[in-house]
Formats: sequence, structure tokens, C-alpha cells
Amino acid sequence: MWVLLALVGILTLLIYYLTRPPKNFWGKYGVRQVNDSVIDKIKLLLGRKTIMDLDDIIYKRLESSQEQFCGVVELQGNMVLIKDLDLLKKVFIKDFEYFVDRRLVVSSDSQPIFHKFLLNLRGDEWKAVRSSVSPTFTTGKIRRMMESFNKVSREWVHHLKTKIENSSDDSSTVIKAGEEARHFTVDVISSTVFGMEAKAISNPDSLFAIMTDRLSSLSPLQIAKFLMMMFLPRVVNFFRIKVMDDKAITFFENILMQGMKSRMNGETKKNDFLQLIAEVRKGELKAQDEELSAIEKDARLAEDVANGKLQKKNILKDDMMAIAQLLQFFFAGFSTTSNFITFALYALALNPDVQDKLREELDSKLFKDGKDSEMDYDELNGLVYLDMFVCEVFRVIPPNGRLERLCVKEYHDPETGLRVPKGAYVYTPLQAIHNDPKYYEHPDKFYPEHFTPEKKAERNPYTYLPFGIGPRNCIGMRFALVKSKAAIAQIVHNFFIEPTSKTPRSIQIKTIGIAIQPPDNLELRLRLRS
Ligand code: HEM
Repeated sequence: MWVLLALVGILTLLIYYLTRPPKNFWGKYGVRQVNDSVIDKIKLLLGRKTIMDLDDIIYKRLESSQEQFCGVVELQGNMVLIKDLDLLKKVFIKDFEYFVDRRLVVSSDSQPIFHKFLLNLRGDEWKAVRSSVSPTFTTGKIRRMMESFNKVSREWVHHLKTKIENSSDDSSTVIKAGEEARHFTVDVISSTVFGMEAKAISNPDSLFAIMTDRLSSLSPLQIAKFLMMMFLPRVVNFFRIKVMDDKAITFFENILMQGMKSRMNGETKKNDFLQLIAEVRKGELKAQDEELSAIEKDARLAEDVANGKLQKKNILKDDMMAIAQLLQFFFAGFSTTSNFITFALYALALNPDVQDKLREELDSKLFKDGKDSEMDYDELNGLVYLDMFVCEVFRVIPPNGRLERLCVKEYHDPETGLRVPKGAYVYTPLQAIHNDPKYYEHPDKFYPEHFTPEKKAERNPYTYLPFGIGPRNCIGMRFALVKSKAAIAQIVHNFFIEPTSKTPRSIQIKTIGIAIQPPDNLELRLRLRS
């Protein structure tokens, strides 16, 4: 009943959105408003264009008129699209205090744990949690998780080799790339967050894997709930609709609660995030100034921490706040990483020359002298071509197509004339920047040479933003990069990755709002290296 109600509501809103006269909200702030054409809006509704495609169109219009920004009015709110990189840096970093918050990512009053996710927290509460959680993501802490990355990647290779042995063609097998990458990611997250072995690789029907699927499912019903959450949050709260699967949430909450108890009383000690968060709660792991990144310092977060303003109250002492941070690693880190690994395998299958170069580097540097099961953290991170490849996958297919901030107090930049009222959003169109020929010489080509160390050093750093920008950037970046690189290195070292007759020959994507996903049931062939 409520699904029907929601669909009718969404349809009504969409029809309104399509037919309403484009009001000039931004005129009174002296900001030029640019409206999407009705044809483009219809194409968006029919799925023929994505939100990011419409951003590209506006971006190109600004490029030809040499403007740095423009106003946009969307169903979700009044927004400013920022095209100019200096202004982007100013708004997202230097003047961050005006733009501390973002739109709620997953929210429903009947599942209050979501309101405590770092992703969703606002203002001082966000600052306090971010500065408490930051030390758990330092290089030193991630390095200690290398043992888990090695173990799970070895199990993944073993599983894929067994699949080949059992296939009719004894040198290769066809895999569903997305499914395999998901199982790898479930096993890494279960061991590095929960300190448990989910065994999704060897047993996709394990309870942990099933519960993960329930949480990350994108069934039509789930998509309808997400749309309602974005466009009709009041309806969601009025009908007390549970946006995410309640059974799965309770399952993971219980595991985390029990795990936290045994870490707090010292019964168990492991190299995982449960342990690190327990240490923060006990006051054994504090945010040291040198452990905060340069951008956090830019935003004066470090000053607040040093002044003791944020640390006086140990915000993670609250059980629900601590558990929420661990639980959100699923939401923020699960699909992003498994989608990235899927796209990386897809790109390798379509670009055999890139694959050969990468294999050569891995054989000669990481797996030299027959050492092929233990990867060393520093050696893995020191591989130049692997890094170039990873950056190019993120350039071509960033998992999020936009970065957004909510204006929390009226903003005026006298230099550019930009005025933003409280409550409006600013955003930057990632896809358009990542494909701008001013910054990348072959934007339409899969070309890891865009990221040679020399080119990286020369290029403005704000032209590459898959993990966001400024103090509110992705806290899990290092963790995501190391585990993804470990997976890719093992696969390329052990197998040739090939397209099958069903694999689309140019990279296809599926979008849900601004999230970019691989196509369903993407098939690839893995051939054993002799
Ligand atoms: C391929 C992997 C990943 C990508 C591309 C990615 C990308 C992003 C992006 C674009 C943002 C928003 C940044 C901004 O607004 O400036 C973000 C935020 C965030 N990510 Fe990730 N992410 C990835 C993996 C992870 C992992 C593995 C974790 C945790 C273990 C994680 C935790 C978070 C959190 C907590 C935030 C919110 C930070 C805040 O609001 O302070 N992410 N991520």
C-alpha cells in the first residue's frame, strides 16, 4: 500500500518538475541560473540520460561562456554548480566552515542509527566524531591489516582456480565479475571490521553474505525506498518506513555489540576496526596532530582538537555512536569497493595491452623470486603502473558522479561574486571535470598514462576527485585503495582476464541517482596463466 502511495507521490512530483515554469531562484543572489531543457529532463526520466550527463551539458555551457559557476534548481533543492577549480578549493576547503554538512545519505527516523553515521552527522557532532575516528585510518593502522588482505586475496585466487579446474574447459572459466568482487569485499570487510571470517568466497550462502546482500540489495522495492527517502523524507518518517532491511541491521548490530564488549574488557585483541574504535573509546588512541591530514588542518579541525574543544567529551563513549561508525563501513565502503574492483577487471579485459604492462610490473617487482602469496604493503603501494591504472579507472568511472555540500550560513565571496544562501547546496560535477580535455589529453580513451608521476605532479590536484575533497573527503580512501590493489594484483598475476561474447565492448555503466554501478551480470573469462 505504502509503496503504491510513494510511487504515486514520486510520479506527481516528477510531472510537476517537468512541467513547472523554471523560476529564477538564483536571480536575487546575482547568480545566473541555468535550466535543463525539457527534452533533457524527459530523457533523464526515461533513463536515456543520467544526472551526470545533464551536468556535463551545463559544464560545457559555462566553459564556452567562461563562467566559474551557475545556479541550478532541482527537485532536491537549490544548488550552485561550481566549475572553476580555484573556487572549488575555496568553497570545499578554505571556506569549509560555511559548507560543513552534506545531504543525508541514508535516513529514516524509524532506524535512528543512520543519523549517527559520520556520513550523515552535521556541525560540531561531525567534527567530534571525524577527529575521533581519523586515527583509526592512518597508514600505520591500515598496514597492520595487510595480513587480512593477503589472506583473503589468496583464498579468492584459490577459489577461482578451483572453479577453472571444475569447468569443462580446464584452462578457463566464465565468472560473474560483480558477484565475485562482492564476495571478496564481504570477506575483507568481515575480517577487518568485525574480526570474523564470513567465508563468502567459499560459501556465498553463508549467513554473513546473505545479510550483506540484504543490506546492499538494489531490488526495485529498495530503489523505490531510496527515491522516497530522497524526494519524500516526510512521508518516510510519517509512515515509519524502514529504508534498510531491519533484520540485517539487527544482525550486524548484535555482532558489533558483542565484539565491542569483548574488546572493551580486553578478552579479545585483533587488528581490526572494532579494536581501534574500542581503543579510541578507552582513550588509548587519540587524534595526534601529525596524524591528521593536511586538509583537515586547513579546515582548522586540528586547532579545535588541539584546543581540547572536541576531545573533552569522548563522543564515541556512546554505544550507539560507536557501533554506527562501524556499521557505516558497509554503507560507505562495501558497494564502492566491490564496484571498483568489478570495473577494474572489466577495464583490464577490454585493454589487453594495459593488462600485459601491469602483469610485467607485478611479476618483476611485487612477485619477484617466486614470492607470490604474501604481498608487502610498501611494495604494493610503490608500484607505479598499478597506481596509474587504478587512478585511470577512478577517472573514467568515479563511483559517485557529484560532490555536494550544504551551505550552513550565508556565504559571499567578494572575489567571484558568488552568493549562497543558507540551506542551498553547492556541488561539483566530477564526471565533467574528469572528462575535460583541458586536463586530460585523451578523455575518451582508457589511458593510464594520464597518471604518470610527472603528469600527476603537473596537473591541478582538484581535477581528480573520486574520493572527494577537503576535510569531509573519504575517510576510508587508504583502506579502499590497499585492499583493491591487493585484489587486482593477485588476479592479474594468476589469470588472464578476457571478455566473453556477452561482455559489452565499450565500458557500460548503470546509474542510480549519482551512484555509478557496473552493468548487471557482467561476464568475464578468467584464463589460468600457465
Ligand atoms: C572505492 C572505494 C571508495 C570510494 C570511491 C569512496 C568515495 C567516497 C566519496 C566520494 C565520499 C564523499 C567525499 C566528499 O563529500 O568529499 C566518501 C565519504 C566517505 N567514505 Fe568513502 N569511498 C570508498 C570507500 C570507503 C571505505 C572502504 C570506507 C570505510 C571503511 C569509506 C568511508 C567513508 C566515510 C565514513 C565517508 C564520510 C566522511 C565524512 O563525512 O566525514 N569509504 N567516500
